[in-house]
Amino acid sequence: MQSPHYKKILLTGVNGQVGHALQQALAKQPALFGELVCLDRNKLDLSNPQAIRGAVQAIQPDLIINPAAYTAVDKAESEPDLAYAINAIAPGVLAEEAAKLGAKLIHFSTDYVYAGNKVGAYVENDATAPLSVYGKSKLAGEEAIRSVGLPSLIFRTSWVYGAYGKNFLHTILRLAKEREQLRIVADQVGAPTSSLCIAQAVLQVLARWDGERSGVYHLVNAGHTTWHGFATAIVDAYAQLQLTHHWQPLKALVANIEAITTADYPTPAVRPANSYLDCTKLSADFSVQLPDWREALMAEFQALPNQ
Ligand SMILES: NC(=O)C1=CN([C@@H]2O[C@H](COP(=O)(O)OP(=O)(O)OC[C@H]3O[C@@H](n4cnc5c(N)ncnc54)[C@H](OP(=O)(O)O)[C@@H]3O)[C@@H](O)[C@H]2O)C=CC1
Ligand SMILES: Cc1cn([C@H]2C[C@H](O)[C@@H](COP(=O)(O)OP(=O)(O)O[C@H]3O[C@@H](C)C(=O)[C@@H](O)[C@H]3O)O2)c(=O)[nH]c1=O
Ligand SMILES: [Mg+2]
Repeated sequence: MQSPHYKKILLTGVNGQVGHALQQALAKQPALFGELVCLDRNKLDLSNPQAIRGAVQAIQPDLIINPAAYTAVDKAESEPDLAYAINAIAPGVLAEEAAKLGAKLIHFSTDYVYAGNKVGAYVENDATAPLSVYGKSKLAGEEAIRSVGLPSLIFRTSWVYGAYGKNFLHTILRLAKEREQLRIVADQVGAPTSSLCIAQAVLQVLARWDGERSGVYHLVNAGHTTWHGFATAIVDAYAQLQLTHHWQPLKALVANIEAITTADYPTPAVRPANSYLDCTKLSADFSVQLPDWREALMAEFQALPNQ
C-alpha cells in the first residue's frame, strides 16, 4: 500500500463550514492522509496561545490545517481584540509550533483583504488594503505565518456557503420563506464558493504539494456575480427543485428580489465593491480548477436536508 502523504493531520474548526467539509473529505481517504486529529472550540480555544502550544506539542502533527476563524464580519467591528486573537495571533502561534516540529501548515484567508476598487479580477500579488476589522485581522494572520517562514499555503477564498453550516444560502432561504420581498445589494461583486468544492480542491493540492512552494493562492469557484445575483440563483434553484423534493414553497419569487445599493443597506463593516479573485496561480502550480459557481450551487442543493 502507498504510504500516506501525512502521518498525522491536526484539523481545527471542524464545526465550521470548511472544517466540516475537510473532515468528511479527509476521513474518506485514510490511506492517503493518515491519522486525523480534529479539534473543535471545546477541545482547543484558539484565543488562548498557551493552549495552542500545548495541543500542538501533545499531538505532534506533521501537517496542521487551520480553517477555524472569527468570521462574524459586522460583529468584529466591536470585538477587534477577539477577532485579532483568533485570526491574527492564533495562526502565528500555530505556525511557530508547526515550524518547531518540522510540520507544514495550511491556512485560509479571505477576499476581504482587498479594498475592492480594482477593475477586473484580483491576482495574488495585488496590493491588499482591507476595509474592515475582519479583513485586517485576516491579513495580519497571513503576515504572522509569512514571518515564521515555514512550508505553508494560504488559500484566499470568498463568499463561502454550503448545505452545512451558517451562511448566505441558508439566510436567503430563511428570508424567502418569511417574506414576499427581499432587498439585496447588487453593487458588490465576488465569487460564491462552495465548502464542498474548497475541501475537494484542498485535497487535490495536498496530494501534489511537496512543501517547496509556499505562499498565497486564490481558491474560489469560477465565474462571478453580485450578492443580488447569488440570492436570485438560490431562490431560482429552490423553485426548480421544490416540487420534486416536496419542499415547502417560498413566499418570495425571483421577481420580488429587489436589487439595491450598498448605501441602501448600511452595515457596521465596510465590504469591498469588487473582490472577484483570479485563480490562475492555483491552476498553474497545482493543476487544480474549481467548477463554475452555478454548477457548485446545484451540487450543494443536492446535499440540503428536507426543507
Ligand atoms: N465564511 C466565509 O464566507 C468565508 C470564510 N473565509 C475563511 O475561510 C475559513 C473557513 O471559514 P468557514 O468555515 O466559513 O467559517 P465558519 O464560521 O463556518 O467556521 C469557523 C469555525 O471556527 C471556530 N472558532 C471560532 N472561534 C474559535 C475559537 N476561539 N477557538 C476555536 N475555534 C473557534 C468556530 O467554532 P464554533 O463552531 O464553536 O463557533 C467555527 O467552527 C476561515 O479562515 C475564514 O476566514 C474566507 C472567505 C469567505
Ligand atoms: C441578509 C442580507 C444581506 N445583504 C447584503 C449584506 C452584504 O453586503 C451581503 C452579504 O451578507 P453577509 O453578511 O452574509 O456577508 P458577509 O458576512 O460579509 O460575508 C463574508 O463573510 C466573510 C467571513 C468573508 O470572508 C467574505 O468572503 C464574505 O463571505 O449581502 C443584503 O443586501 N440584504 C439582505 O437581506
Ligand atoms: Mg457573515
